[in-house]
Amino acid sequence: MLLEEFHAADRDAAIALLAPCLDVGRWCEELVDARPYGSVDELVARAFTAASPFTAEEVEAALARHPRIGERAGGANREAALSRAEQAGVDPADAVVAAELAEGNAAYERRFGRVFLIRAAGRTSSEILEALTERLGHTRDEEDLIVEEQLRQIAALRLKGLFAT
Ligand SMILES: NC(=O)NC1=NC(=O)NC1=O
Repeated sequence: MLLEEFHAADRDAAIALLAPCLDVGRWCEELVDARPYGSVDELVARAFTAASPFTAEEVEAALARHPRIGERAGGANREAALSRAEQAGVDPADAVVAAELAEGNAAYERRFGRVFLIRAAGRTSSEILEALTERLGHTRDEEDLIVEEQLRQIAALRLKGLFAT
C-alpha cells in the first residue's frame, strides 16, 4: 500500500488497517489522527512514541493476539499470516526445538501468567530459546518493560511491511 492511500482512507478504514500491527485502539487512533505523514519512516517513528507507555490492559489485549512462539497461528486472517511469516526462523519440523519451546513457553506462562512475547522476525529458534531462558530469570517489572518493547518492535515491523508491498 502507498502512504497516499493510507492518507486517503477514511478514519475507520485506516484504523482497521493498523489493527493487525498492534491491537491497541488508542495507538491506531493516534496514528490515524496524525495523518498525513511525510514518509513511512515518520509514521514508524510516531508509532514508537505513540506506543509508549502502554497501560497494563493494552499490553494484555495486544498479547492475546499473538500465538505462542513455535505454535503456528491458525486461520486466514492477516495477523495469523504475519505471525507465521515472523516465526519463519522457527522450524516446526524440528521436534527437539518444538519441545524445548513448548516447555519454555509453559514455564514462562506459569511464572508470569501470560504468553512469552518476543519479536521473532530475524531470530533463529536457538536465539529465541536463549532469550526465553534468560528472561525466565527476570522480575515481573523487568519483563513488563521488555514485553512492551517487543510489542513496539513487532508493530513497527508490521507497519513497515504494510507500506513495503
Ligand atoms: N509469542 C510471540 O512472541 N509471538 C510472536 N512474535 C512475533 O514476532 N510474532 C508473533 O506472533
